Amino acid sequence: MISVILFIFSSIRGVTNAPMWFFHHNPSGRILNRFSKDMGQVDTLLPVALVDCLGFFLEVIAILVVVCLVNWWLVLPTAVVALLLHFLRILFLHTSRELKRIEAIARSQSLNHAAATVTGLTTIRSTREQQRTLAREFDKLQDLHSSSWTLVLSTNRAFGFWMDMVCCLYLAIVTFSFFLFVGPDTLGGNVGLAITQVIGLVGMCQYGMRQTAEVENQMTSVERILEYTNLPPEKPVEPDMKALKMENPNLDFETWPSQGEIVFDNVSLEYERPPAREQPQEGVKLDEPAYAIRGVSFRIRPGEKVAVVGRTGAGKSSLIAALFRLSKISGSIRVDGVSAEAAGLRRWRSRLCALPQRPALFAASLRDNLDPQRVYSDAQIYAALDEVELRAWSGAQAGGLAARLGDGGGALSSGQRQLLCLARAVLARRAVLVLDEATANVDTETDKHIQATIRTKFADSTVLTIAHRLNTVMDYDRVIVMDKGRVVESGHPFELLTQTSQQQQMRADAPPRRALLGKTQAPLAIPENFRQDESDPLALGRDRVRTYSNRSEMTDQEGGIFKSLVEQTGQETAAMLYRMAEESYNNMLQKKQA
Ligand SMILES: Nc1ncnc2c1ncn2[C@@H]1O[C@H](COP(=O)(O)OP(=O)(O)OP(=O)(O)O)[C@@H](O)[C@H]1O
Repeated sequence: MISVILFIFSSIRGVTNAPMWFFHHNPSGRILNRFSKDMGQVDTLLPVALVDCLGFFLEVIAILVVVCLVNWWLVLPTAVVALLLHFLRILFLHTSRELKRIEAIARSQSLNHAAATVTGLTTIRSTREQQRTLAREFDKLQDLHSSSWTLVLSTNRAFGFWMDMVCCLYLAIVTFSFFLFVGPDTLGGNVGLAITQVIGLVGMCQYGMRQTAEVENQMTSVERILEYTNLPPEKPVEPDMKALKMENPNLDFETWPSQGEIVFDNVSLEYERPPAREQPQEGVKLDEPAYAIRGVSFRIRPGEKVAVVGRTGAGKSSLIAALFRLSKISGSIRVDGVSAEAAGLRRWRSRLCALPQRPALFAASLRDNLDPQRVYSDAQIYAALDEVELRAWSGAQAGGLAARLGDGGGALSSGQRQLLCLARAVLARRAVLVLDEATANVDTETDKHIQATIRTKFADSTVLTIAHRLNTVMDYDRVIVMDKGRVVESGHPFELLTQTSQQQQMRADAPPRRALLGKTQAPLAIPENFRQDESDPLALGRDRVRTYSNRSEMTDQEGGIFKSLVEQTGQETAAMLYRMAEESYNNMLQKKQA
């Protein structure tokens, strides 16, 4: 019992410490299957089958000894029958294993179909496809599963039938042997005993042999769980005090990171794949590692608000994955002078705060969702809810902080879920906040509210935002533009807005050290003949927007961000945002001069 508990415990630890590639390549259903079905079999069925097998073998040995004591000649047919049974068992095992595999595949296909149908029920009903395709498809999959299950049952029956036949043959041999080989001193009682024992053998042989096959089948469950206990863990989980002292001798690790300076130095990230089961043959060329980001270097100053923008697949999320060390990286990433290797992954990740695109909420109380480690008082939690304007909503919940949320947030709207996660971040108040398109699924009003909360509540924190709506980051301190895994532009939004794509390209080609050292950026390309009209603060923005809209041949020349801004927000808003970026830029220059 203790060894089973240890076995389960070590496989759970193996999964919780597994690197991210394991979760990318193993759907949750597969992992759950091992922890439910396989564990259940090892826990309940395997011990019973093992005890049955042991009992069966002991009884068979006892019966054979009795039979052979009565008539030694029976040793020969006994050996032949044992061999026959052994071959029958091997044949059955091969067939039943394959059939069970087919049955499991057919079962998961019909389960997947049912789950997908429930998920897309609204669309299915709206297109009236219930009967025509879905029901028919389900029937087909169900038929497939029923036929494979019937084959499993039939194979069991066939195995039982042939076992019985072989045992009956043995019974006949034993019975008739006494006509031929019985001496004058053989007792009738002994003959009767031998025959009744063999009759008993016929009854239990079928069950016993099936149990031995069952033990072998269930050993595959043991093997599957063992695989999880041997998963390579992420390293290093715990801090390395010696390395910490060397990296930053004056560091107070308890309050780290207090400033929030982030430095990427020549960082490349490769999404790992599961290790190949077989060694590659000699001469076979392995696939080149696919880098999602390559050679990225920049420095984010303490308290700086930085947005990362770029096309789909440009590597924005991978930048965050590199920061949180979710996959293998080369180069170095330091936060306040400390690397993840020295800080240990557990501490590293828990000290950086992230707000992902899909809010992570659990089927637990509101309090446990906001403060899973139970370190904050009710007053602090209410204050955080107040800051994200959810105080009134939480007050209306039955039970207040003890109110239970459904799985993934239950009946909450996307905006409310995101605000709850923001409240969690406000409570933790870390020096580094990372937002991975956190407001992608919320309406513009909630987006504005979240952005405003971030600006006020995280005014002193370093904020790294992956942005898809350019209007939300126009007053950020810096925008990093990514393309094909590289940083192609970096600068204040206003600088990027006022440059042509050629100028941006020139800057992108400049050595990355410039961005790393935070040196002054390239000069602005504000039209020379332009004179600011005091009565119309949006004039400069309007002028540029109008120029862009009237000249179709400009599309290749205009800066990427400027173009996207006009396309995303329309002329009037683009002009306003242009002006906002300009103001923020001037403020920044004034601050620098001061
Ligand atoms: N788990 C993964 N395994 C392997 N490759 C991945 C994985 N996640 C992303 N990639 C690849 O890395 C590259 C960059 O993806 P990434 O998600 O960082 O882009 P992105 O800029 O965030 O895109 P989006 O705006 O669509 O979210 C893509 O080519 C993608 O196919």
